[in-house]
Amino acid sequence: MAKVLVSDSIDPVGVEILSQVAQVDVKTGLSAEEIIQIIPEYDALMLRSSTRVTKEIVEAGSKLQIIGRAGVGVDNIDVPAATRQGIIVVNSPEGNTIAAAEHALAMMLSLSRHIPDANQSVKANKWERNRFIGTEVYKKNLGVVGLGKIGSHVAKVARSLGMKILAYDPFISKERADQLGCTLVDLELLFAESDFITLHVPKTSETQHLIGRETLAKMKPTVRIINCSRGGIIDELALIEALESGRIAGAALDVFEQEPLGESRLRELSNVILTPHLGASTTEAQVGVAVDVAEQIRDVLLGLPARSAVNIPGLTPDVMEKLRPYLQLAETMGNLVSQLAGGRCDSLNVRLQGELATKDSQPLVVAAIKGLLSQALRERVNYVNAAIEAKERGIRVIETRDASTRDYSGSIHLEANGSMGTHSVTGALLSTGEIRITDLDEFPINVPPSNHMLFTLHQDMPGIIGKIGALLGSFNVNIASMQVGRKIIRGDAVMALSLDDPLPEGLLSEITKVPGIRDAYTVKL
Ligand SMILES: NC(=O)C1=CN([C@@H]2O[C@H](COP(=O)(O)OP(=O)(O)OC[C@H]3O[C@@H](n4cnc5c(N)ncnc54)[C@H](O)[C@@H]3O)[C@@H](O)[C@H]2O)C=CC1
Ligand SMILES: O=C(O)C(=O)COP(=O)(O)O
Repeated sequence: MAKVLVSDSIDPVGVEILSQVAQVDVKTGLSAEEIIQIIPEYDALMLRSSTRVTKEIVEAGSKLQIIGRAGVGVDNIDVPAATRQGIIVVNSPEGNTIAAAEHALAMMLSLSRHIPDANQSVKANKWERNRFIGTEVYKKNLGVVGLGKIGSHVAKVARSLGMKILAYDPFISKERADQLGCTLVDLELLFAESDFITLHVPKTSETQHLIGRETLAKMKPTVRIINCSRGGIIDELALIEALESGRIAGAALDVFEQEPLGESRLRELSNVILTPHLGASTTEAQVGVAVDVAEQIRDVLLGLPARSAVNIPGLTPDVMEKLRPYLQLAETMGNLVSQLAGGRCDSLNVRLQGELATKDSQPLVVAAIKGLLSQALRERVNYVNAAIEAKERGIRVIETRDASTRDYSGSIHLEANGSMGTHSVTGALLSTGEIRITDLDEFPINVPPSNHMLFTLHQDMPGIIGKIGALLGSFNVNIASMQVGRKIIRGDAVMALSLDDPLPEGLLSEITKVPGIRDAYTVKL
């Protein structure tokens, strides 16, 4: 019989479901070393946010087929390590949406009316009516950072409280924001105009310390910040300084850079409310996430696909085998075109060409969407949810098939319209299976994708390539390969460079100042 380790406390209904197919051991509070010791016995691991699934744990889990996160954020799991080892990672994308949103709203109202302190005061036999004068949220600006599932619900409810919602989410279309009654703004404006700011973004390298010394300095002195997303999105030290100096008015925190919260000056501040990561802790949400994830673990142990796998495509093994190299091609092209189009895409045209112009190649469209959304959703987007996520974000996906294109055995052409305009790419596979970008904005090129790339649209004229090379050199950026594509001599042209190093901040704007350069884009693949 299969064995499942449940390493954080979950609702008993989850254990019941797992027990249908496996021996279930609930062992909470284990150290990493203790988990490493016992994990080789287990076929599945189910957890919440307290267990940190490190690379070492994943690698020790030689029998593990699936890791189930009874919640949303998988930032406590080394997902790349699990993927490399072929372990499916699943979560419950919607099970605790309402709970987390309601907690953020409760935190906002508690903060504005001093409820925790007033409660303590009455319980200490005091009656301090003048000490606890609050602020209304009615007609105030609420800045919502991250307009996904939780952020959207917060926005909806806050609107009914009479608040005006300013939202920042580079991956949400204006139409979707309009539907929710939110004004999409850039972060600068959100920070400058908000009376309350609530964070609902995943923890990624982009969101790490999104709120820090510099950003806090741009906010109103009366602003109150609520964080029910992840610790580390706020630089805690900078926040403490801003609260101590009165630079901002207050904060309500459910999540911390280190959990459980250790020694911290946060505990001493009167303008702060703290809860111990309770966003998902409602009876309803805990039943929801436990059922959602336990069912998926049960299914995978029975050899069935998982519905919310964050890392493994939910394709049948034979389709997967046939399309595997092209899935990677479509995903890479989707990722590339989303970065050229600048996020917030409202349309994606997918043209499957040559041999790929068949019905069976439908998963390639999904793979292209997955690539397109990967900047926004990281490992949360998968083959199962990519199309739904695109629809919810107001992205129109148009598929065409053109069997007559015969330049490679099969190629994929993508065109996306986003905040930086309309851009297109074509990609194909060489007979060796290597990926080639064969066309950029209708200019023919032939370059392999690489980690750091620079593309320019420029006028074909003598000296321009040298100038770009010299400029990159002066910033110590090494060029691995370079290619120019043009249609006519001295007309418009594109340049595609693979770089060994990321482009330093500020260099892109220097490149666009070079005479003859019309536009320049950096891409990370
Ligand atoms: N305190 C708690 O107990 C809970 C915390 N959470 C946290 O809340 C987060 C959000 O959850 P959901 O709304 O369900 O996820 P979601 O994926 O539906 O929404 C996240 C949104 O953030 C946006 N986003 C990504 N990068 C961004 C960036 N750099 N700037 C602005 N927006 C960006 C995405 O486009 C997306 O719309 C989770 O990742 C998790 O970490 C979730 C549940 C409970
Ligand atoms: O679902 C999430 O992302 C959460 O943060 C909830 O965490 P928890 O399962 O309550 O430890």
